[in-house]
Amino acid sequence: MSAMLAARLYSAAIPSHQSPSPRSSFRLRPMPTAGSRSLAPRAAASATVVSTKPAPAAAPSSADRSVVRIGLPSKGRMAEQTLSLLKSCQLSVRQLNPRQYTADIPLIPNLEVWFQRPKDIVRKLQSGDLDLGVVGFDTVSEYGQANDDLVVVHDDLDFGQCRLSLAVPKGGAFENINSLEELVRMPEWTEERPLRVVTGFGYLGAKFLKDNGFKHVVLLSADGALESFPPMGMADAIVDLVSSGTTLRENNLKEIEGGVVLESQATLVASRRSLHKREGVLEITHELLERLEAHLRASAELMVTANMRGNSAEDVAQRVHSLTSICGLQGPTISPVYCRRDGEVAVEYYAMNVVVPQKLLYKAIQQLRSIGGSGVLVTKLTYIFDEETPRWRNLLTELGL
Ligand SMILES: Nc1ncnc2c1ncn2[C@@H]1O[C@H](COP(=O)(O)OP(=O)(O)OP(=O)(O)O)[C@@H](O)[C@H]1O
Ligand SMILES: O=P(O)(O)OC[C@H]1O[C@H](OP(=O)(O)OP(=O)(O)O)[C@H](O)[C@@H]1O
Ligand SMILES: [Mg+2]
Repeated sequence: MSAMLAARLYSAAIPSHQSPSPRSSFRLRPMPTAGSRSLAPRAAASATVVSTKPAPAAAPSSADRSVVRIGLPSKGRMAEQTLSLLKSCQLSVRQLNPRQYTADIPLIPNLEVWFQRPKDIVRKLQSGDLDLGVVGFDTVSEYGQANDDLVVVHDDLDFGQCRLSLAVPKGGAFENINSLEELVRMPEWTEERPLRVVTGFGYLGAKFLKDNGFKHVVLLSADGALESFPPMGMADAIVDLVSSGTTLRENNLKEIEGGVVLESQATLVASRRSLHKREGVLEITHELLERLEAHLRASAELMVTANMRGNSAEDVAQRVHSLTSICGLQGPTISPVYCRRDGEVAVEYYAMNVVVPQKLLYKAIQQLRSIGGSGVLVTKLTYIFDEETPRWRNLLTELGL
């Protein structure tokens, strides 16, 4: 092993407590997922840069500040998608100067935006310098290390989907190794020659290996290009993020059964202390949650409007209800279309509005036509607000409020 790697061993990183999986043992609890989510890619967006206002004054210390602070990723793939999601919720981020790390969201006056590296967002939530943050669940879990102060308010922001996974070379000694159990049982790993696993996730990686019974193992630390370590002979396995699997494939590595450490995507995280103590945090979190939930729900649906010939609204409703792809949120809204016929006002058509899942749209159009629908209009929805967001209720329960 090279001196560089030896110096970076996580000798004391293996936590002492034992549990079946990192996620289940965490005191850091994501709010339960409510409803299904769309995997549709979102359009890219960036912060609007304006120069009409002076930069905000130097930030006061965490104890005496009165503004609420949210940390957003300053770089990497999460940065653009976070801004894009907020923009879709009418919460455009206004950056006064692209070289500054602060910005604001005009629609929420008491909220200050701080652009930070994802791991620093988690650190600053814990130190009290930030109240809210958008980061991957992997980052919260790694740098939050089960800190009870971190509360995952929204665990399903529908971008940054990836998994933290263990991978080994496809060939050589690993040719017939296809599961974690087989890897643990390999006779090659001894005290003198342990399995060398390289990762940027020292906490989660160590815990995963310990929980899965690896005895003769060393964890090596590196920040990037981990997939190059096994082909270069510097490590036997890696624990890294995987999304499409291309990087693994290109480096002749494979995932194995039971090797997923954690599933991740972008989350909204808050400091429990801030939610309890800092004025305005709970209200802002509520507004963010409402907008995010309503928007994410709406992005999987489309509003369909069609004209239908019929004798009555009930007659039209009955025909619509016979269709499998059209059910609407509660049911279709049907209203009479008043036409002028020979100088008289008459109702021959009804306009029908119904919310249809995006993936069923074409089927819905075909079915609507088959029952006499015409003039079909399809519109995107910005929000679907329900009576109360389930995640808000869950958050209040979590906070004992
Ligand atoms: N390949 C991927 N596909 C999807 N999401 C990913 C992928 N890799 C990372 N992510 C998510 O994006 C987050 C940020 O990763 P990214 O690589 O953009 O920044 P970083 O790792 O902080 O920066 P850097 O890699 O430059 O040090 C990760 O914590 C993870 O949640
Ligand atoms: O499964 P894939 O779609 O191929 O994605 C996986 C790769 O993405 C991330 O790297 P990133 O692009 O962030 O580069 P980095 O090593 O510089 O962090 C991750 O560390 C993997 O290397
Ligand atoms: Mg990266």
